[in-house]
Amino acid sequence: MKTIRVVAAVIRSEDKIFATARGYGEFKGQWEFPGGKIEPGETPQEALVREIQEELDVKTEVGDLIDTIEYDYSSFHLSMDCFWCNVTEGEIKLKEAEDARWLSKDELYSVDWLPADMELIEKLELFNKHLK
Ligand SMILES: Nc1nc2c([nH]c(=O)n2[C@H]2C[C@H](O)[C@@H](COP(=O)(O)OP(=O)(O)OP(=O)(O)O)O2)c(=O)[nH]1
Ligand SMILES: [Mg+2]
Repeated sequence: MKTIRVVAAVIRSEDKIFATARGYGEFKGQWEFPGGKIEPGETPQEALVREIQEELDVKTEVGDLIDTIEYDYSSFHLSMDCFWCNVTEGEIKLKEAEDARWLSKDELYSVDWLPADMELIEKLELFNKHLK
């Protein structure tokens, strides 16, 4: 099966994290962390800065790697590096997503996540120092 290498940003502001609903394609309407495919020659961090600029129109600072999620979809294997991120410049505008929410720890399960993200959500719950 082919592997798709993706980067995703868990953008934090105070005690909330930012989630978006996909605006197109096979998983339209399901929730994810903004990001996308790593292009040849890019580091994961470079890919993430580019993707967030494209999808949300803001500049970001990429922090620590939270986890790398490995997940088998029916037609590909997903390998997704998930990083903490902060917005450093600009106001978020949704260029591709159909919806977005800032979620508190208690709201983490209130949206319909893509299946690969469930493992990450469980991990995020453990980060009490970040999500009060
Ligand atoms: N960005 C992102 N993709 C995710 C998450 N969870 C998950 O299963 N995926 C899957 C959905 C897609 O099949 C793939 C990422 O593709 P993408 O559509 O974001 O890639 P991209 O931004 O480069 O967009 P495109 O140009 O390929 O349309 O990873 C997630 O939390 N964030
Ligand atoms: Mg994307």
